[in-house]
Amino acid sequence: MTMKFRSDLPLMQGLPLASLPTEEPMILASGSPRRAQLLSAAGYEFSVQPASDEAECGMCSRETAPELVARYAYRKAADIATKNDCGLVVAADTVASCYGQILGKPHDIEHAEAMLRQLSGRRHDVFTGICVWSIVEQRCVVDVVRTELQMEPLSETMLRDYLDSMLWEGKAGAFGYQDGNDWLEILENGSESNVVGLPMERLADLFERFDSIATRIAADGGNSPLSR
Ligand SMILES: Cc1cn([C@H]2C[C@H](O)[C@@H](COP(=O)(O)OP(=O)(O)OP(=O)(O)O)O2)c(=O)[nH]c1=O
Repeated sequence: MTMKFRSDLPLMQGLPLASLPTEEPMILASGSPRRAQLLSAAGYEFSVQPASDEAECGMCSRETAPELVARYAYRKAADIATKNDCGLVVAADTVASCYGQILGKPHDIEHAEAMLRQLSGRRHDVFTGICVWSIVEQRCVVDVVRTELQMEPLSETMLRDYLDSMLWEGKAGAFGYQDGNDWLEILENGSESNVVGLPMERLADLFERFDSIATRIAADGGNSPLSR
């Protein structure tokens, strides 16, 4: 199986580009190559500073998928904000969710197999939390985008081929929508970029409305304020 996430993929075409809401240079607080590719394809200029692993910790049993991704996106942005004097920080977190169960990145191939068997033939959601944080203004906005998908029933051959390809590594729900499989369908005009890790339409919208919707960051840093 070949890696098909290239800049000429349809999902990388025609991505919206908005003006930055502050004069600060954009910092992508993520080590995800997908997020960097999406921002580059849209035409943004930015530097990359992945947040530390500790930003993604402390899973609360009563937390829903949208609450979790909002909190993690906020924590990733906060981590980078504390390490810089200036910058418009963009951070995100993505999970899949199936019948209330949250599926993050698989730990190993057995974990990936269990996730794919759970998703096989089912409707499920991908949620991405996004945080835009101005270090100079000490204001931020947090939002969550949901995209519904349908996975066709996977045969044993399809499952084994995909597991052997290792393309599931580092991807929430153990699948990559961008990997060129035809067994995943996005429903209701959902956002492809959201599934791949950064909802570009919503990011542009948040940039455009940042001035009116961004909230002041609490002195103690607070925790996951969903801005709308
Ligand atoms: C559902 C899905 C997720 N993904 C990816 C997007 C994210 O990179 C990853 C989810 O993990 P995240 O924890 O959101 O991000 P990350 O660990 O890759 O990077 P960082 O924490 O530094 O920001 O899954 C795909 O590439 N394709 C898909 O179809």
